Amino acid sequence: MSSTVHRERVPVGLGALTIGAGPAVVIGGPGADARWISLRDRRDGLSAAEAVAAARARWPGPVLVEPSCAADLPVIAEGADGAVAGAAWMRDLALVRAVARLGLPVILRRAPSATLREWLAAAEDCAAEGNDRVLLCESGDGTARGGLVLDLALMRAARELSGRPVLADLGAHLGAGAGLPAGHVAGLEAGSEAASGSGPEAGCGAGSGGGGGAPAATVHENGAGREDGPALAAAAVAAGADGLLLPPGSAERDALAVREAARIIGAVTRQEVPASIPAAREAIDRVDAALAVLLERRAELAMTIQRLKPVGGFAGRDADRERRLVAEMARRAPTLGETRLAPIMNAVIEAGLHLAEERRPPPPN
Ligand SMILES: O=C(O)C(=O)C[C@]1(C(=O)O)C=C[C@@H](O)C=C1
Repeated sequence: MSSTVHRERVPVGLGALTIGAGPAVVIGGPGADARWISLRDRRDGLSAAEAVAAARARWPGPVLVEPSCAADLPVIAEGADGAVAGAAWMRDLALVRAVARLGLPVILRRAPSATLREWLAAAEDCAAEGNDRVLLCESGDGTARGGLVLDLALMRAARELSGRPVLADLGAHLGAGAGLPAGHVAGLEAGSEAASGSGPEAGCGAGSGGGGGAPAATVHENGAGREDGPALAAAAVAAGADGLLLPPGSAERDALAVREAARIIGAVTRQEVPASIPAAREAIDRVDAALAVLLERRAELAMTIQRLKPVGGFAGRDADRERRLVAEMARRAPTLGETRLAPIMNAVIEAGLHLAEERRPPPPN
């Protein structure tokens, strides 16, 4: 199979957004880089065209749309920047091909328990329709106790082998936002499709009332819940995710925490080669965000050690320890080297010592 050969990385454009080069993007939820809606979840009784138009009217950026059935495809071709092929669709290659023929970027969600080979073959089917703009979205496998678990190793392998951008669907690890009781999670339509055996044609038509549709609230029995979002986002980005898919109804607090985790871990793990001054500045901003987190943590540790040392603060300075610490850092930062690192670390260490002296509790009298 051609997809088993390691391919060149092929970023995919989505409106003005590029996925697969640069930082990991967030699709869905407040403050996202792109938004998506599912036509399988039209509880408001809007027609497909009205739902897409409403999504467009609310947001100027890229909009992706998940069809509820093949009849929705013309509306998507007309009004969306990309199509989301639901996990159940992946099993129906005729439908996958029909989505590909729209000519829009396609997010291909992995069906629960689908193998890497099946997933990549579905992407190749899109390519065979003349549409190579395919993003692979890891949506998780069902667990024996309910809920879904993301296979990040599989996601990473898919990225390596296909060269295509990969996304991680965090739907099962975030609250749905709008009004779901605690203990429920959203975005598990892949699991519910699989469980009910309902195919992608089920529930087609305006106002289908979300029968089997996303986001179907499901009790998450394995204990994972909304607090997992940032940890899973960080793990996914570290594993190579080019983007994160969040439920459209994510709470702002959850979306913010996920974005921050992706930003910090991405600054450390993703190689970037920005081609313009604004892009380079944005990349520097991300690295500075990670630096700030580490500097804050270091300052706290430096204050702790000053409290513990028999002679803390400037009076207890240890030049030998400082030299060794700089030499150790130079191993990881060879471009800067010891000569340039030394004054940087001197400033960092002195900031910690000043802080420690300012915050030193007054001596007992
Ligand atoms: O390791 C110590 O003894 C510290 O006090 C910590 C620390 C630092 O911030 O890394 C600060 C001052 C010393 O001169 C050396 C190192």
